[in-house]
Amino acid sequence: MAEEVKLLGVWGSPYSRRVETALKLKNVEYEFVEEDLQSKSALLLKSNPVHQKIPVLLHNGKPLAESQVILEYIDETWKEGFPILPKDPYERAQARFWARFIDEKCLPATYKVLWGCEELEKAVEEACELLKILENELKDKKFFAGETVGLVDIVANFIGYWLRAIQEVVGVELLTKEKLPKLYNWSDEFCSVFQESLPPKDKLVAYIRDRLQSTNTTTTSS
Ligand SMILES: N[C@@H](CCC(=O)N[C@@H](CS)C(=O)NCC(=O)O)C(=O)O
Repeated sequence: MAEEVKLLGVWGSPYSRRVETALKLKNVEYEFVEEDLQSKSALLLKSNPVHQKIPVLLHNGKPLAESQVILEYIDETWKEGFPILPKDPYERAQARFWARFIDEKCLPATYKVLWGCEELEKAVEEACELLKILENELKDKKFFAGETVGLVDIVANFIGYWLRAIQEVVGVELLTKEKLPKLYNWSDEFCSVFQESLPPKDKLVAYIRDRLQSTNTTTTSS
């Protein structure tokens, strides 16, 4: 019986792009279903009743939620394909540690800077400090996983692609060659490897401009 792999996602979401990247690395064919987050589908609500968020992966009808959980599931299910997590248990635990560090620390600090906050200077400093810690983990490697990409590289996709596009639009400087040279170079490598599974830059920039404009309009009219 042919496998059915369906992804509920949003084109501009780094979280659903993580899942697409992993499926592509494993050469798994899938159907992408674009969700409207303003009017979530019954399938999304039924498949992820706890968080009601994308991405949701449906494998032969069975739903999975939370991008990092999905990435591990993909790695374990399509074992023969490109390895996403290291084989060695210690290295695997380390990869999970850094992936969690990105979601729990780096992204909230970065979002705070990009989507506006009162003490911007302090927020930029805090986000840079966290990104510096992440940068140190790169050591002299090309990717977080070594010569090829792995879990941490996929999870860091927002930092590798979205961050540079958004900071330009918003007019703040977080990830620059001067401040974080290794992370900046990594983001170049990241973009060249993952080009196919990243949203088009023009479309992304237009979307961010719209989003900023509507946030500003809501703030000034309230
Ligand atoms: N921790 C989740 C985060 C997913 C997430 O934040 N998804 C957003 C879109 S980028 C969402 O579905 N938001 C809808 C909502 O919050 O109602 C993951 O890693 O999958």
